[in-house]
Amino acid sequence: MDNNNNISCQMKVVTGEAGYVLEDVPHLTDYIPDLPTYPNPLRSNPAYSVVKQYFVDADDTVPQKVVVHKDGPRGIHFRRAGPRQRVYFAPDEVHAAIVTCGGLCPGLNTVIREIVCALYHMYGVTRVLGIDGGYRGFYSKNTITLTPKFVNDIHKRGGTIIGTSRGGHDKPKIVDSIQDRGINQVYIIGGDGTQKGAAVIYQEVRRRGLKAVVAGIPKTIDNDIPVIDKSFGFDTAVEEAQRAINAAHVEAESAENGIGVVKLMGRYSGFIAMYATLASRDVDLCLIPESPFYLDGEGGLLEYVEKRLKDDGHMVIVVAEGAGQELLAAENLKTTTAQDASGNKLLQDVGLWLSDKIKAHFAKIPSMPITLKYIDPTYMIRAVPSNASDNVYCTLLAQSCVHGVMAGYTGFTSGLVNGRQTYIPFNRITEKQNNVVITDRMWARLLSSTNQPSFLRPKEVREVQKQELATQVLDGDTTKANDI
Ligand SMILES: Nc1ncnc2c1ncn2[C@@H]1O[C@H](COP(=O)(O)OP(=O)(O)OP(=O)(O)O)[C@@H](O)[C@H]1O
Ligand SMILES: O=P(O)(O)OC[C@H]1O[C@](O)(CO)[C@@H](O)[C@@H]1O
Ligand SMILES: [Mg+2]
Repeated sequence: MDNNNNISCQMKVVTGEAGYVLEDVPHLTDYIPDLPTYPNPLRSNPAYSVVKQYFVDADDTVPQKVVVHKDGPRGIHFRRAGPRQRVYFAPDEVHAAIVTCGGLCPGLNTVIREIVCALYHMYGVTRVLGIDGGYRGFYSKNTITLTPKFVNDIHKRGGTIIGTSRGGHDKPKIVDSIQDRGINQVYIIGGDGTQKGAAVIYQEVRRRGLKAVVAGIPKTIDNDIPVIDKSFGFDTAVEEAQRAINAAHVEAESAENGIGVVKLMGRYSGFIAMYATLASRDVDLCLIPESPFYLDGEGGLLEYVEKRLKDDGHMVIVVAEGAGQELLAAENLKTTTAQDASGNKLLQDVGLWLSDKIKAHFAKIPSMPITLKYIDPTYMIRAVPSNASDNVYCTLLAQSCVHGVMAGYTGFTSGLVNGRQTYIPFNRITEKQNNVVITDRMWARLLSSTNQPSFLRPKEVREVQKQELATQVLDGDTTKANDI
């Protein structure tokens, strides 16, 4: 047994010919040798036994980048998810626990449902606990018994039936609880913060030498988790945002110089605002945290609004909640240091601020009276149940995660990479945040769809490109994830 935390933090990297790199995930046998294995019960499951090649080949891996150059290296790969021929848990030995942490996201209940059902119906497991109310629930609350009957209808509801919270990540207390209750499979559903917490739990479980697997499922409507194609619930949130944008458009179109302002979630990443704008086609201006803007003077936001009203008589603005925070801070002559229980910065209301600025500007132009409606649907886009495609996505994520756990893999997040389910080491998921890259084609598509200015001066463009290049060199990455 290795009780050395340093060893457990190291990445398992396998290299091959032509620059092939596998960033592998840990396995229980890395620190507990000679564990017994069992034939996968799916072999005799009538639904799966007829499927040819149902079991994943041990050597199957998925490339992180599918766009490659003729002479370029093969690059980074992740282990392909799916059921293995042999498993490391007998069904009656398993005591599983599921926890949801961080903000709500459409699809949480579907993931919970599908983990429970996969454990019961595919692997014959009958002991599954829900941890009540996020990480702190491990040590401060009662658990909830989860059975297929109990979770049968939950995918039709928004939220999470086992509750969630921010803060409360107390490593020793959480791992004591896992150990004392005899939990040997921990399924942790949450965003970037949650996955960092999961990595810490995995390291401690390993340090104590426990036969307990720790696996993550990435969740966040912000889509700010790196490596994966997108996070579940994101599509549903974008779809729900359309309702607010439509309302803003109707209001704006029906008034003289009507302006509809919609604020959408996205603390550090503007993906929801960007995709909601691209989907709608009614939006004339989209503001995101990654793209700085300014209000006054030539080429500024107010000049653009004036032009749009003169040309079209109305306009719709979508603003991500994290956009322009530096402008608000400069104006209030203070940077707010307020944080939520998890340490995330609390933001000032950019939607209200922007609306006030626009109103104040046009108050000085009597020939252009405006009607501005500010719509703030914040929690509405994440409190809804997941749509059909997110439901399928959640099912695949949950089942893939269960297969990996039963096969003895640990310290991993289950995620979709280039359309394939994979197991990604925690380090990869937690090392950075996924942001909209404003020098990529997706942002260019948005600019050409809204016809808005980029608000970047040539010097700033060069600066952004330089930063982007530095990140790519660090990543060893020559093609970019969101440059579709
Ligand atoms: N660096 C960290 N180490 C250990 N635990 C952490 C860390 N960061 C966050 N956590 C814990 O993870 C949980 C969720 O974190 P957070 O509130 O940041 O949400 P999240 O998982 O990022 O999801 P989202 O941002 O989508 O709401 C909290 O209980 C928090 O205490
Ligand atoms: O008010 P809460 O629940 O802390 O969450 C707000 C935040 O959670 C998210 O929905 C997900 O991180 C963000 O978009 C938003 O800033
Ligand atoms: Mg987060």
